[in-house]
Amino acid sequence: MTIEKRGDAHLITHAMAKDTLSKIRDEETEQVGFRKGLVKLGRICGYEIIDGAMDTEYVSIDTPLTETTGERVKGLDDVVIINVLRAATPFVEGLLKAFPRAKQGVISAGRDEEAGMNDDGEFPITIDYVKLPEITEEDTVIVADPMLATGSTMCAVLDEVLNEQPNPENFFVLSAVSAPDGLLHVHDQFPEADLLTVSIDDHLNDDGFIVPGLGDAGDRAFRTT
Ligand SMILES: O=P(O)(O)OC[C@H]1O[C@H](OP(=O)(O)OP(=O)(O)O)[C@H](O)[C@@H]1O
Ligand SMILES: O=c1cc[nH]c(=O)[nH]1
Ligand SMILES: [Mg+2]
Repeated sequence: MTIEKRGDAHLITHAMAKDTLSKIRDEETEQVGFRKGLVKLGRICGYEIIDGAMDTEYVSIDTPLTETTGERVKGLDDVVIINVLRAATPFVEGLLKAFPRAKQGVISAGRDEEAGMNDDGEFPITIDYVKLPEITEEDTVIVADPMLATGSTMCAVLDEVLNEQPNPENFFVLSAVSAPDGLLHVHDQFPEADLLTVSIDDHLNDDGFIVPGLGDAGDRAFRTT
């Protein structure tokens, strides 16, 4: 397993996750390469979640030649993936390669970057659209957003996700790049969430961007400015 505890979070340290993240950090990686990198990263993270958090069971199989015993992952039908629009869309596409039968939720959330960060290091968040499946206690829930900066977006999203729904068995907040302040913020407000990330970067700049980071993930994936 290539998941390591780091403070209040867990790091996904798979070599291909690091390789892929390094590719998309590079400002020379253009839109298509950037989007493909997020898809690949989502797939790797999905397999790491399966390896680290899900059980397997022995099953009897008839191959074309003989009967044998195989091993299958349990609970793949009890997975919920929440896509935080918009930057999470390619990341979720990758997660769905690991969890093709997941129930899916969508939440559109955006930071008000004109308003800027307040003195507590938070952004005002606008939530425009919420469509969530029912969550049960047996579910493995993955709330995916490649960037966790101040954590303001994630806290607003988790308020929606957990609103009157039971706490699921496994509850992951999955990001590609996180800032230390954002992880602290989400952990303080939602200690029940397991914070999974590929990198904990250095700091946030005055505009609330992660440094070294990878820039604006939504703009790079969708070719907007
Ligand atoms: O932790 P925070 O400080 O809240 O920042 C992280 C959020 O910022 C980005 O979204 P953005 O608001 O740029 O929307 P977009 O995905 O549509 O670009 C990113 O995808 C996160 O959702
Ligand atoms: O560095 C950051 C911070 C928020 N959103 C991004 O896309 N990048
Ligand atoms: Mg953006």
